[in-house]
Amino acid sequence: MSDVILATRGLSRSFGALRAVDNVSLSIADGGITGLIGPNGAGKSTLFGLIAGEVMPSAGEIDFAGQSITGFRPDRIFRAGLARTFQIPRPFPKMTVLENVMLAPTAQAGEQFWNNWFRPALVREEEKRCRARAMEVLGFTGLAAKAQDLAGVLSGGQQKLLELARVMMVEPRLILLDEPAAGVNPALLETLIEKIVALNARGIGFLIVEHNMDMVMRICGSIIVMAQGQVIFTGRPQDVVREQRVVDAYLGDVTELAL
Ligand SMILES: Nc1ncnc2c1ncn2[C@@H]1O[C@H](COP(=O)(O)OP(=O)(O)OP(=O)(O)O)[C@@H](O)[C@H]1O
Repeated sequence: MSDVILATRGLSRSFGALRAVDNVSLSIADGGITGLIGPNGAGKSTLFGLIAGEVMPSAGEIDFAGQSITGFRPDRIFRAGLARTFQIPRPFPKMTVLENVMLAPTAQAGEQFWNNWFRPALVREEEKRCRARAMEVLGFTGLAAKAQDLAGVLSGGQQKLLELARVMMVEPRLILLDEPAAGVNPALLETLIEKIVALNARGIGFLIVEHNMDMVMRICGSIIVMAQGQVIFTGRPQDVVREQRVVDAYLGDVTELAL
């Protein structure tokens, strides 16, 4: 099973009596673009939170790149190459775009208190490397000209690109994108799709929660459908839109449009 990058087994999370994620077992192919769709409240964001280590599971296990990451802290999971973006981007608005990207938790010597005192040259060297990498990823996302602007003045779409730049700091193997198209104007959405496809061509995998079915149908090689905390169907885009359970639970009239 070397071609599976992420797997969950019996993953569950309850909030009181509500089973937000209910016994989810899934496998994500290495290097693919997988869509995760379903109605509001289906448990998609909670599943992302569980995988990224922000939400603790009530039960179940998560493997990433062949190792268990169950119970790992978010920064450790991020450093391992599994990064997520948020439905509503959360940049530090009073910091510059460049500073926001440099804050991504890469393995920096400067984070270790004693190094600041005893190995300042090493810390300076690491900061220089971090800055160079940040400028590189800002260049890739088309935000280099905005590096010194405050993150708070970016448009919704630019903030999504900033999120993408931030997660690229760790050279991720899998990126979880939470509603990348939401609040993004059509022109910038094309740029975002272009960047996702380009990163995927370099071997980076994506798991994407998205309500924009045009985008899902265009770029996803396979789709997982959730409803009421459970996975109700997994398949190729053309099979998913024809599946009656999926149409009933989510797609409704959208099916004909998507085809
Ligand atoms: N921290 C929490 N405390 C209590 N209930 C929660 C919490 N987080 C999520 N829920 C509930 O869990 C269920 C699943 O929510 P979740 O946000 O994961 O769904 P979703 O599929 O991402 O929905 P959307 O498409 O609207 O973003 C919802 O009923 C939600 O109200």
